[in-house]
Amino acid sequence: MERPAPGKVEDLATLAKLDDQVLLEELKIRYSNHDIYTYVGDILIAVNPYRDLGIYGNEVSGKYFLEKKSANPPHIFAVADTAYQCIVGYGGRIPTNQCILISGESGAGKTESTKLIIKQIIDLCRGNTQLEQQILQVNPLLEAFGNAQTQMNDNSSRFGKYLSNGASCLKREQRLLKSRYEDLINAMDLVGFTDEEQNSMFNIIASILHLGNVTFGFDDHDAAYVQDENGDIKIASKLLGINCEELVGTLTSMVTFTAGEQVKRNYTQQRAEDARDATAKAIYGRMFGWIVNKINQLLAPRCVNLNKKSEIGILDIFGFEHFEKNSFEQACINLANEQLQFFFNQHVFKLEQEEYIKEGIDWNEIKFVDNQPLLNLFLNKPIGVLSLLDEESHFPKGTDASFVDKLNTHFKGNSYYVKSQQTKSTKFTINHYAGKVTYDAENWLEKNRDTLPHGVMEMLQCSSNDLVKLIFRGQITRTGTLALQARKSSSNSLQILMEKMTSASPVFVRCLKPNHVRAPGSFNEKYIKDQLLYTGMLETTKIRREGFAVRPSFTEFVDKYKIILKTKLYGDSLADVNINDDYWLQGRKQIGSEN
Ligand SMILES: Nc1ncnc2c1ncn2[C@@H]1O[C@H](COP(=O)(O)OP(=O)(O)OP(=O)(O)O)[C@@H](O)[C@H]1O
Repeated sequence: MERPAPGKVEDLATLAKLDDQVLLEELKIRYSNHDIYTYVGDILIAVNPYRDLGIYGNEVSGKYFLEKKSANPPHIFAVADTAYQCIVGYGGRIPTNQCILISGESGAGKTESTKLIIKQIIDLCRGNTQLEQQILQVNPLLEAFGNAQTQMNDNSSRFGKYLSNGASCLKREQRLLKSRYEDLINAMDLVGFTDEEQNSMFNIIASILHLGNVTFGFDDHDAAYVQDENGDIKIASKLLGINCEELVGTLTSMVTFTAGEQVKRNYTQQRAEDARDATAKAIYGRMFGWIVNKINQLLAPRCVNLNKKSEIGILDIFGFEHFEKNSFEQACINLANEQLQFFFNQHVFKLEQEEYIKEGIDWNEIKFVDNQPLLNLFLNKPIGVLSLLDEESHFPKGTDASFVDKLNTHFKGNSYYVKSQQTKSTKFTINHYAGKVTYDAENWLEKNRDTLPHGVMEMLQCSSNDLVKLIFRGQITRTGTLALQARKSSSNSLQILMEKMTSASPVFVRCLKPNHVRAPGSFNEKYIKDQLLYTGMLETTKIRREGFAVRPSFTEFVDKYKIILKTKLYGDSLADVNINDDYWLQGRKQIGSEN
């Protein structure tokens, strides 16, 4: 058979020879002919045209209704059509659940593709009811709150979804923003957010913007104070439904109890700025989580037999990112993309080849770059980038530089890791599947800890704004960790105390690897009580004496690991046991430990 002319092959898997060069040449020619879609077997490659090609109208959509894949040119609608046919068992197929995985670097067009797939599936279902209209409105709603402008994409997803510039820019795009705002209101109305909820959401957004304008000065003792020429802090506190003085106090100082006495420690200017930013971030993050949950609640089917539920999953996550300066966020995003790539490799290459071997089929080995070693580099325990970051974040003397030192030592010779040429640099380079990315670990420890400033949670839980109260309700009232190591000999008393404390409802126990524990020692009930007393926890803590549930794995944790315990201590509010490493060390000095 003659090879079709270049650019005319719709499924590149049918070519006798397919390597990177052939693939790229074919895609380039097709793209110049405005053919942005190309198949490679079951995979659809889409090249972002960044302009309206007029290929998504009703007429085109109708061509991809219950058709054979080969009947029409490659198209995103065909992917939706195939998934639809498979899930309903069209043409005598056995109905099977479907999953559509969309991957590509930031700005590649994943979110637009997701929206087109959803639209086509709804059209295939002849969806015309309110629910379908609501589903279509979910995207503009989530994008309004969950997307942001980045260097690579004006409307970049900052979150993943799986179905279950400032003033000058504002002026330039005022009309567009006005119409987007109207779309958002429309979407919120349609999905079912009440006027009251919408008001509260806008109050929260406004409070965050005002909070961002708050600046700090510092006095002769380096203590931060709020400079509030424009009254932003007053407006922010009013919108958040909290007392202004309390907000000022929480952003500029920390009050703790030491041996029953109240001690106030003033923040430095830098720390106050960090407290402001962390507070704004927490409020926004929680509100976004609430929006997602609310949408799920509002759109959940009323009467579905869960056992018979059919599902088309569509995964759209933030794409691979490579900026001039890459930080912790880029590392997390790129790691998520590496995992998707791994999943893809597993399905397309590894499992397929294993199947051939099992069935004795003659085949030529397909070479592909297995990114497992890179995942190991990041995820291995105890020596992986993330574990080492966790370890350094919990180590009182840990710094971003000491973290990078450890990476340089542990990953010397690892072909996926490149140490910076500069001495004392916090930079390092990773060879990702999608290319080399140089990261700067500045602020990584702080970003990884992601702790809320002392007192913020309690303050927001008492807000008179119902939505603020709701999103902070039932959450941790005190942050920190309880660092413990127990020997078998003393684990009994410790276990009993812990079980009493967690009896009301254990939230979660996170265990870290054994070498986190620096000081060997044993603890008894009195020691723990003293620690709690020392940090002021016991004053507010009601320990239930009976009816606790035994955690089967608890002894194991206590015996082997340092544990971080988050526990429900009183009422409806959850509390972390507030002994962090600093406290722990100071506490040992003051109380006198058994070590
Ligand atoms: N099929 C398409 N036709 C025309 N323009 C498109 C198409 N797909 C994407 N675009 C354009 O590219 C921009 C970026 O696309 P999109 O937001 O879908 O990228 P993404 O891969 O989801 O990025 P991120 O990972 O940053 O969220 C869109 O705002 C749109 O302008």
